Amino acid sequence: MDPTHDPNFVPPSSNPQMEPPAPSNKIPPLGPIQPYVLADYLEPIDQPAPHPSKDHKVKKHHSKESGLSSEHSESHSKIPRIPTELQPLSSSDSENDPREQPLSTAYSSYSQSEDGIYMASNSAARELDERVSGNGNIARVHSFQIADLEEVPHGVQRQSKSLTGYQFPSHRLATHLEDQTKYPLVVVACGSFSPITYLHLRMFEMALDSIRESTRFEVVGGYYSPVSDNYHKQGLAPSYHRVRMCELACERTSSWLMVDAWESLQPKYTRTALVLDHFNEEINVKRGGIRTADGTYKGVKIMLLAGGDLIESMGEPNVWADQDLHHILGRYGCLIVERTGSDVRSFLLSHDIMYEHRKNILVITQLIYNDISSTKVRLFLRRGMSVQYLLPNSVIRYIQEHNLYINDKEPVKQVMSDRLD
Ligand SMILES: Nc1ncnc2c1ncn2[C@@H]1O[C@H](COP(=O)(O)OP(=O)(O)OP(=O)(O)O)[C@@H](O)[C@H]1O
Ligand SMILES: O=C(O)c1ccc[n+]([C@@H]2O[C@H](COP(=O)([O-])O)[C@@H](O)[C@H]2O)c1
Repeated sequence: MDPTHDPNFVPPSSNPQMEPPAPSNKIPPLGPIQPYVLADYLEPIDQPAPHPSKDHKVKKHHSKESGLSSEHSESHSKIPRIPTELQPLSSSDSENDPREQPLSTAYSSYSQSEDGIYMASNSAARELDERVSGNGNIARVHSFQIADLEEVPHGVQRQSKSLTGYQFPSHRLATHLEDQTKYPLVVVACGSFSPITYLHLRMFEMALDSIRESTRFEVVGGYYSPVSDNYHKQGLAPSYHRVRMCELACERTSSWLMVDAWESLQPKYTRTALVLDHFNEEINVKRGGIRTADGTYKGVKIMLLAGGDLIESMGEPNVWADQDLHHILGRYGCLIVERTGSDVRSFLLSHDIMYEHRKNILVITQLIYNDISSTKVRLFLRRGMSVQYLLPNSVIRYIQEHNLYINDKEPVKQVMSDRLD
């Protein structure tokens, strides 16, 4: 029988089951991400959106160290406070603290090579679906490169441009631990992100897969922490723009990633060890960790997500302080995404401090090699070349609207020899 003759037949357009799912603000479940489509592509890209409302009970907290106000969970006292100053690791300190569980105790299935280094591989690659259309007059970036049909699930959250108005972003931080047998984990990526690219976004997805596959951690949040302007690296756009681009990329392509502007707003360069301390302070000290099913709070492990090149810089003289490396690798831990041309495993073997903390380090194999580099993207923009499919459309549009990178004076020879060999 023709189904349309059925008395209970509901045409698809009026069937509520056929409506697109409501936007989520959660770490994606194991299935593929549902891309959000239909967008506000006629709106200016940098239009601020209201701060998403909070649905959990918070009160204002005043930090003595920073002099800043911030949100504070009332049940934080259940987790012992960890001082934010760099301190030598003491075994008694860390034995019972889930934040400091080495990965080895939290592995469910893992492969440990003969040399004791943990290797995880990603089991799946996720595709984000982008709809592209074009109109408008653009001088440098062609019109067909910038139209953006990515949906904004909650509006793009804008962070303060100054420390006085700073609030730690927690709108996508999970409110509770889903699997009570797991340890909560927040992943933090530090870097220039000038500009953020699809590689920087993929790094988190690769990490998520590896953590799920190989450890007993549950990822409860992911953050970019763009470095401040005092880093004085070639090609560094003003931090305000880099933070905005990261925000656009997160809000328009991800349902769980956030951007923390704290590091970028500091008047001086902040060492990565102290940036991780800041996350610990915000998540474990001020918020008391994360709620579990029985209402108690668990401390959250915080790990640095970095590419192989950044890790190798740890072996260069006078770049990182040994004390900081012990702090980062011992107290927090590191997720290393292999990078083309860098032999991470050999490096870990040869580096004494890395080797000492190898149980707190997880090497993530790139199954689909992605070597998009911000340096090359900047060069392409300067030469009027296409950068589409290297970074999100919303970021391309932002670059075009703010004329970023096109007048850069970064020496091309250096770019070529560093990256285009
Ligand atoms: N191709 C890559 N593979 C793995 N990790 C990467 C890759 N490119 C960048 N990363 C990592 O991303 C983080 C942020 O890096 P960064 O902002 O310096 O990107 P970049 O593309 O290397 O930038 P630039 O070209 O300006 O040096 C770092 O941890 C870096 O190691
Ligand atoms: O903390 C340190 O001593 C330290 C030394 C060198 C680099 N870093 C961080 O490593 C990141 C490097 O980023 P990039 O863009 O230079 O690859 C950036 O976030 C720096 O703050 C940190």
